[in-house]
Amino acid sequence: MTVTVEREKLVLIGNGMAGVGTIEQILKLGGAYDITVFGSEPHPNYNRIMLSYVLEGSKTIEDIILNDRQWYADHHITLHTGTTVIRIDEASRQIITDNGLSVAYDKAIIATGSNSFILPVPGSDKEGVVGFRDIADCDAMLAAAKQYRTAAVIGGGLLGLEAAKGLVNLGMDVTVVHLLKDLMERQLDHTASSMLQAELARQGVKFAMGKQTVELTGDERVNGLRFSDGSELAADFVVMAVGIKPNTQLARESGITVNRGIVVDDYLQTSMPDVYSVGECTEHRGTCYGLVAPLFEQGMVLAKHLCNVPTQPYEGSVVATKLKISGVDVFSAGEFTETSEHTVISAKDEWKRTYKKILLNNNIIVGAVLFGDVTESASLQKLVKQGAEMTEEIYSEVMGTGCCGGGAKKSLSVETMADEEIVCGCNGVTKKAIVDAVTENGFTTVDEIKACTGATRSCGGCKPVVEQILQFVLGDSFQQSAKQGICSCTTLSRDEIVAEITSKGLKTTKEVMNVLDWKQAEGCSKCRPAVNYYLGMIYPDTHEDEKESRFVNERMSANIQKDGTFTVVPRMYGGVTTPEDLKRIADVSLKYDVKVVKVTGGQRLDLIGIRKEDVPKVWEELDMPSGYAYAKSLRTVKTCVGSQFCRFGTQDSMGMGALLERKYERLDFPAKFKMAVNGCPRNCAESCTKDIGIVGNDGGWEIFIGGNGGIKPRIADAFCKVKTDEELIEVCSAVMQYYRETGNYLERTSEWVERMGLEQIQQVILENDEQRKELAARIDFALAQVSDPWKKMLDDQETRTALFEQAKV
Ligand SMILES: Cc1cc2nc3c(=O)[nH]c(=O)nc-3n(C[C@H](O)[C@H](O)[C@H](O)COP(=O)(O)OP(=O)(O)OC[C@H]3O[C@@H](n4cnc5c(N)ncnc54)[C@H](O)[C@@H]3O)c2cc1C
Ligand SMILES: NC(=O)c1ccc[n+]([C@@H]2O[C@H](COP(=O)([O-])OP(=O)(O)OC[C@H]3O[C@@H](n4cnc5c(N)ncnc54)[C@H](O)[C@@H]3O)[C@@H](O)[C@H]2O)c1
Ligand code: SF4
Ligand code: FES
Repeated sequence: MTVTVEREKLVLIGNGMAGVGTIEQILKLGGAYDITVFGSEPHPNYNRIMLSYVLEGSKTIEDIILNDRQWYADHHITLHTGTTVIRIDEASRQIITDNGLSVAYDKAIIATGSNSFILPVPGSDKEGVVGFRDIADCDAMLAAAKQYRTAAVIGGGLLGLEAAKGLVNLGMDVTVVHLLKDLMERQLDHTASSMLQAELARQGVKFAMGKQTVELTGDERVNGLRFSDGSELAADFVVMAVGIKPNTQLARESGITVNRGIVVDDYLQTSMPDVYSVGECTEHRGTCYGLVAPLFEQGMVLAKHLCNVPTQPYEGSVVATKLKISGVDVFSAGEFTETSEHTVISAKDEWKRTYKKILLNNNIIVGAVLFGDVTESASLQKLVKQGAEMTEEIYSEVMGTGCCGGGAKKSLSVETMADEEIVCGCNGVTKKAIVDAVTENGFTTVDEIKACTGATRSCGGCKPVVEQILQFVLGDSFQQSAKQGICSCTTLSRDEIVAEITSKGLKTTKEVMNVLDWKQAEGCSKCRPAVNYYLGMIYPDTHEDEKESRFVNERMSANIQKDGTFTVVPRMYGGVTTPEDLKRIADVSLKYDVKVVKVTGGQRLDLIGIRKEDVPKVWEELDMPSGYAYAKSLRTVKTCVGSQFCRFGTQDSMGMGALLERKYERLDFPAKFKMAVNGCPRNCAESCTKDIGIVGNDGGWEIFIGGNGGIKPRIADAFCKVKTDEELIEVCSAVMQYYRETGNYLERTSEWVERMGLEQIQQVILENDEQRKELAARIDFALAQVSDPWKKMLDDQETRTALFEQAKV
């Protein structure tokens, strides 16, 4: 005898993150339902959050699909995409759709989300005006960026700023039009807002602040905006990001109680029996949420309720936000505007461009704002959510004042987290689920945890905590399973980083670290200068050098000595000077009490022992180019006397040395770079220990590469012989650029030649004329962008004062 058990019919209306998240929970709990899902969009469930990354170019639509059609089939779920439900008929218990379907339900969930709020101003229905809500909007933005130049994004909230940065990345000229004086005024205080605006401006976003749009101008297509103060802004594409409106039409038309959203009780029950609501369309205790974490919390309660699993009621959520713009770290949780009731803890670092503020009410942590460094975001979010009391221990942890870290860390560490504590707010994943994935399934990487539990698959904000849990459970084997990267902040190699920067169009170190999932948001002293170098090498014309990422000598364009004084080394091209220059050096040395004037191994003069505050004045009065003695770039070109005076000389080594030094000075290399030019094979200027050594020979030149006289001496390899000065310069250019493009940061040519192999370098440069010329052209382009740092510094009173008259280094 066959017994068929009639399963209850559950219908989900709205195929978005909140609704499908609830279904996933029901499946996990073993809920016995026949499930049908209706969605207006033609796609299966996708990660709406990630649309910002699709626009930014770091993800594709395929990457953001959360549940493909096979998933629905595998779970026996009937899916109707491109189908809008128009009514729930309570009397007949039928769900009615716009294409004439009528499906019976025992239980129904409304998860219809929100719609973009479109400003009701004349012209808002013109062609070229979109919201930013779904894949269709995202496609429209990607298409517009190919065809049009100028865009306006109305609204300086989370969505508007993410849209604006995405459009800038697509090459558009973008202005954010914001109603108020502060961006993200719903999440940030004035200080964080202004730091955010400055950072985004640095990244190419323009702003029109305090502007109320009263009309969108143009004929059929929009061509601009008119503001209430009479001013106008040209724009051939407009994105409205001024907030969202809960999508309540279906509920309203079905007779369900609706306020701003669909009103529910603490078990997500609407006013209609057996009809529930989760997600952005829902209003719970007067609040409609617009972030995923609360929606998943609602979904968890509803899933348990529908599966008859005992559950606490849903009592509302504490929200935290993180702006998803590569290289712009902003976090906000709970309260952020101080009143007389708050105790405020804050720290602002203008040099590092970071800001941290924590608000206490009766010593309870009620809110936090972070800018620039969001390392503590997960801890602070947890503390705000728990309503934790501030203690010395927590203070030293979150404000980074603990002397030895260990003790303070414990209070917030994953060790002390309860099993049921949610680690990934976006996907409702608990600590226990992650620990089980490691201990029961043997998973060891974040990617495996993501595939198994869903943690980290949405905003990614929980990744550091997931990693901490992996580390906690796996101990040393976590480290072992991790691939070695350029430093402990990443598992990516130099080549992988350079490839990612190029393919994803990443522009700043922060952006690189953010998009490439650095373990430490701020990086470390190893990777920051390296990434800054790679960015400058890849984008010689547009990369804005990040001084803060450089080592101290490079930051200050001066060499600090062990007694705190500085040295000044002016250029002497090819080791040649003049009586006039020598006289000026002598005068300045006397005036500023220079302790020692040293003739260096690179044939120039080193003025040692200059007081910090005198350094700019010394440069000003010397009026000579900087010798870059502090930089990873061309230091000196040592020369012998050569054919101008030496009776053995066959080539003008002094002339060629000076020419080469002038040509290649100031450009960044992976490491310092030294050259020598000799007039004949007697080699008085010691070419064999230089990165490039040149020897006059047989009426032409012989070139040697990869020599080093330092800690690990290496005799340079004979590279090739050339006949003319032009050929010499072309080969030198190509070698240098090839080294710049393939060298690891801090790798001298002696190591580079060993690693790459001499033959490989010869093959690239000598056997392929076109390739050699292209390399030479690329270094010429890069050289055209450089300028003397001291010339700039002397004209920039603010930097000069900050670096030499006030700042600690
Ligand atoms: C670009 C962007 C970036 C974001 N970034 C973040 C972030 O970083 N962090 C964060 O927490 N949140 C973020 N959000 C917000 C987050 O995506 C939403 O809170 C979440 O997706 C809402 O889920 P939902 O299921 O309630 O609604 P939705 O995702 O809107 O899903 C509702 C679905 O129901 C469908 N539907 C509507 N009416 C009907 C009907 N009558 N019949 C059938 N189907 C219907 C809709 O077409 C839609 O597909 C972002 C939003 C956007 C647009
Ligand atoms: N990273 C994230 O967490 C993230 C990213 C994108 C979107 N979202 C969510 O998506 C939803 C929509 O985002 P949003 O930024 O549109 O909503 P929002 O309500 O957070 O911000 C809208 C902004 O537009 C401004 N504004 C309102 N009227 C305006 C006008 N006439 N002219 C100029 N500015 C005006 C407001 O002052 C406000 O700052 C929100 O729920 C948000 O939380 C979150
Ligand atoms: S290398 Fe030759 S040309 Fe140069 S100084 Fe020595 S002997 Fe003279
Ligand atoms: S908290 Fe957003 S993905 Fe985990």
